[in-house]
Amino acid sequence: MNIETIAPSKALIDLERIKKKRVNLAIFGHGNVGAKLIDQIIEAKTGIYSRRNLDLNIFAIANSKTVLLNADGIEADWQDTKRHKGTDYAPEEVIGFAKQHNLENLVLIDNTANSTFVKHYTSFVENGFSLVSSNKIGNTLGLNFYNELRQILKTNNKEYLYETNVGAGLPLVDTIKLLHRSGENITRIKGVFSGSLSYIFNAYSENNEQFSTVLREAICKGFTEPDAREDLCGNDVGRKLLILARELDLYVEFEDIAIENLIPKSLRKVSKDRFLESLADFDVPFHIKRINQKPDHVLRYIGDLRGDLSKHDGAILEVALVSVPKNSMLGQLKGSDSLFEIYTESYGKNPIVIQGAGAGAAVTARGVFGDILRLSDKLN
Ligand SMILES: NC(=O)C1=CN([C@@H]2O[C@H](COP(=O)(O)OP(=O)(O)OC[C@H]3O[C@@H](n4cnc5c(N)ncnc54)[C@H](OP(=O)(O)O)[C@@H]3O)[C@@H](O)[C@H]2O)C=CC1
Ligand SMILES: N[C@@H](CC=O)C(=O)O
Repeated sequence: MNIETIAPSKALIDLERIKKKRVNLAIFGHGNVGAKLIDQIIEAKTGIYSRRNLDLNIFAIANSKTVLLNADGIEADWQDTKRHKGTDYAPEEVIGFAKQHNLENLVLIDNTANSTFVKHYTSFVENGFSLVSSNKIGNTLGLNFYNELRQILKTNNKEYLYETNVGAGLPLVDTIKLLHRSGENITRIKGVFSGSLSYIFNAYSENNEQFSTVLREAICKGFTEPDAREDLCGNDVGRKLLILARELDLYVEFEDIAIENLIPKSLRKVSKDRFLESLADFDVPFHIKRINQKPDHVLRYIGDLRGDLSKHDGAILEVALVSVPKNSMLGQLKGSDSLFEIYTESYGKNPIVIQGAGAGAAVTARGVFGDILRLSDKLN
């Protein structure tokens, strides 16, 4: 474009735009976290545009059924527009659309909990996308997939950020990465890794309610996984432990984790609907666990990564329900707070402690937003 040949005011506007960096975002999943993220980005967009010279352009929003595409940017009325103008969805179409419109600085944001979708990561990366995900599955499949994805990212000079995979909006992954990369010897990571199970056991210990009542509350508040059985069977905490272990270059697979499953045996193989209708089946077994504790003790569901963490195959990963004194650090947790104790050689017996909301759509979306901004800083 020859700026001298167009009217001065238009030239000024175009020069303004040229100075900005446009980052094109494709958001997959608009449930609790995804919808909140889209709204947060749209709300903050104008401020970020003027303060940071950054133009965050959402060009695709998809759920499992339809996708809304607009190269010039999707706006605040996205829910209605998608309902009316959304088209049938397949991940390849988003890649094709980005190519057709010559979109650069592409970022895929995965706010699904889907295991099939993560298999598309590699083709997105090969087609110019960097990755941000709240979905943990991409980091917890087999080590082959984990290593292959990292190799493809490296070859294509792309990044993958996933701070919200552990501790939602809390700065866990980054802290562990930095400590490890700087040569600090991490010797143990222990704590309450699950925001939903923290909420459940905090409420269950404080109030004289049925287990099924607090479980239902945790589901309604959006603290659990889309399928709450993933939290209750321990898989979600297991995944978080695995993600941190792999950050420490430990060669561990999901099957290496010893997990205490909290779901009564009779409900482990039933359908999701049947499960949700039968939450009262948790009440008696958990009542027995609650009354069988020592005085002034409370239940907590913890993750523990320990062993000889200096050896690639030296780690022990464990997820278990424990009873702890009410006045201990774990015993004093409130709400949906997670708590992570990071033991290292330099910090000795006094661990680094990171504590705060470990689940919830707003804090998680804010964490994903942080990853998008961090990634945007690295793009041209
Ligand atoms: N809730 C929390 O506190 C935290 C959540 N996370 C992670 O965030 C992710 C999202 O959680 P949440 O928002 O609660 O889940 P929801 O169930 O509310 O939303 C999931 C979204 O993903 C969509 N989806 C499913 N499969 C696909 C697919 N193949 N392609 C595109 N979209 C798809 C769903 O669409 P449809 O409706 O059509 O099925 C839905 O829009 C999870 O991976 C979770 O582990 C991480 C940290 C904290
Ligand atoms: N279901 C998870 C949500 C965050 O990862 C939890 O309860 O912690």
